[in-house]
Amino acid sequence: MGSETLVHVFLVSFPGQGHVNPLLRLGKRLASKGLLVTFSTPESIGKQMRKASGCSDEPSPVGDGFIRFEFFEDGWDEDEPRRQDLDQYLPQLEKVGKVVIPEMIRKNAERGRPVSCLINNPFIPWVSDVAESLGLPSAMLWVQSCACFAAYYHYYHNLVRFPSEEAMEIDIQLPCMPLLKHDEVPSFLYPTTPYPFLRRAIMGQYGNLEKPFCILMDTFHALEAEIIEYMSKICPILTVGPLFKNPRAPNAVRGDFMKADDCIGWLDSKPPKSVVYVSFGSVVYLKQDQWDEIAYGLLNSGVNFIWVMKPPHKDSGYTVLTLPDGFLEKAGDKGKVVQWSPQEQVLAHPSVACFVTHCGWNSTMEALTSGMPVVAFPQWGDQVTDAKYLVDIFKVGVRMCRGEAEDKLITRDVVEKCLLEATVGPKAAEMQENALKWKAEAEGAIAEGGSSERNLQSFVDEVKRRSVAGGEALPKVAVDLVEEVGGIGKGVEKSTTNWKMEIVS
Ligand SMILES: O=c1ccn([C@@H]2O[C@H](COP(=O)(O)OP(=O)(O)O)[C@@H](O)[C@H]2O)c(=O)[nH]1
Ligand SMILES: O=C(O)c1ccc(O[C@@H]2O[C@H](CO)[C@@H](O)[C@H](O)[C@H]2O)cc1
Repeated sequence: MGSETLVHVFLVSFPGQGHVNPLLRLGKRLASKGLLVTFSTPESIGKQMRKASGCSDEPSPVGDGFIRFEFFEDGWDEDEPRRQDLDQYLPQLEKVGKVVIPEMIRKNAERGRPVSCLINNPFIPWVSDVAESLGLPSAMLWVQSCACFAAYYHYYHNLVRFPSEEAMEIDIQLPCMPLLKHDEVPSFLYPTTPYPFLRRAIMGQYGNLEKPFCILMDTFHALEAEIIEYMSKICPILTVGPLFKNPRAPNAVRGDFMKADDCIGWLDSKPPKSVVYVSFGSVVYLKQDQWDEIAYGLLNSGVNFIWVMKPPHKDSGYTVLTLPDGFLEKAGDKGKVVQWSPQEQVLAHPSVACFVTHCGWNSTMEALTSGMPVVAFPQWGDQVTDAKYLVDIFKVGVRMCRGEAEDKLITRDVVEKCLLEATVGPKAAEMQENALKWKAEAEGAIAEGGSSERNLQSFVDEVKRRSVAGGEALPKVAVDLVEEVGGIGKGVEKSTTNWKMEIVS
């Protein structure tokens, strides 16, 4: 079957690795179910994705469908340094995106690929406006935990007291969630956050939450059951995670911005569960003194390690980190330092014992789904909340720090102690057992008949239904949610995540 005849879904991503990955994974899952998927993000990132991952505008087959890439110019010169300043870049993306995305959608229709649904991730909430202005159905992929979604929701609607300048160190009790200490709330909500533009972007999405007919989430029911059920009574949520596993089509389409260094051969040479994997994701940069302490902690613990040391963007303002003198010689064959790793493969490798992570949600989901214990080293945003859950709720981790706001140097002794706690001894064995339990739950969620798989299928069915009903020319319709069993119920009163969506006139 040619890709022209398939229902076409258009994905628009914020240009960050932690946002591209889950949206692209969703795209592959949708394609594998027989849709044509176009993935779009600014050309500045598209250029890197083409080079590192071979992304192309030609449709690649994925399962029963296809995926293709179409990047857009953001209106700035190739070398514009202001792209590294989101305070300036987010408004620019919105200004340009609101013009170029409709144009791309029009051209696709002219070429026989009319778009039936737009999907975006947070930080670019204006995509919901674009969809509305075109009369197109849209969905939003929330790329963090449901717990963080709930925290932002309660903040936006002023339903609970959050830390403020007057009372910074208060505990926060959200419904169906554990008590959060002030520094376990997503840190963009602190009055003192150095990233107020990211709080604004996320709040923009909450201001637009009525527009998408569905909020897809990269989490799974068993992982966050209570809060998912609670928030599903308020918002049309469908949990579809873990997205990074695609049992139907484990295809090679990837969206890395940098080519991964090969470290699998090196891992193959190491004994089972003997290597610590250290990575702080794509945007967190630690200070040089902290880097040095981690370096000595790794050496002193005597563990084998792979350490990701990604180079900062030249306009980011971060200085290039260095390793202590003689570090690589002292580590010898016990250590490997890379610029970018094939993280999914590393986490699945039998030689890896634990993951020292900044607790970004993608890394969190990848660790849990791989049955990998963690050492939590969160810095900001959702990371501090994810760390709380990894350590105290999911019980797969030890905590090495509480976040950037604490401004505390974690010394080499603490690093060494945490590494040993997570790799040898009774605590390590217990965390490993718990991690394997989450791995099994995650696999169950995406297996045939699992909660995430059923939710994804009902989303695909709904997109197809809407496409038959008129696709891009669809008139404004009222949307209701109907529980799969039990007849029609108005509103979102049901506490199940197993929704079937239906258009009501
Ligand atoms: O060396 C690396 C470091 C990270 N990642 C991937 O980059 C993403 C990072 O997302 P996350 O939410 O963990 O953190 P962010 O980079 O957004 O802070 C994850 O999918 C990782 O698998 C990778 O492939 N190789
Ligand atoms: O490129 C940036 O400036 C950028 C990229 C990613 C950012 O947030 C990360 O997003 C993940 C998904 O929401 C999240 O889990 C992770 O903790 C964040 O680092 C922010 C800025």
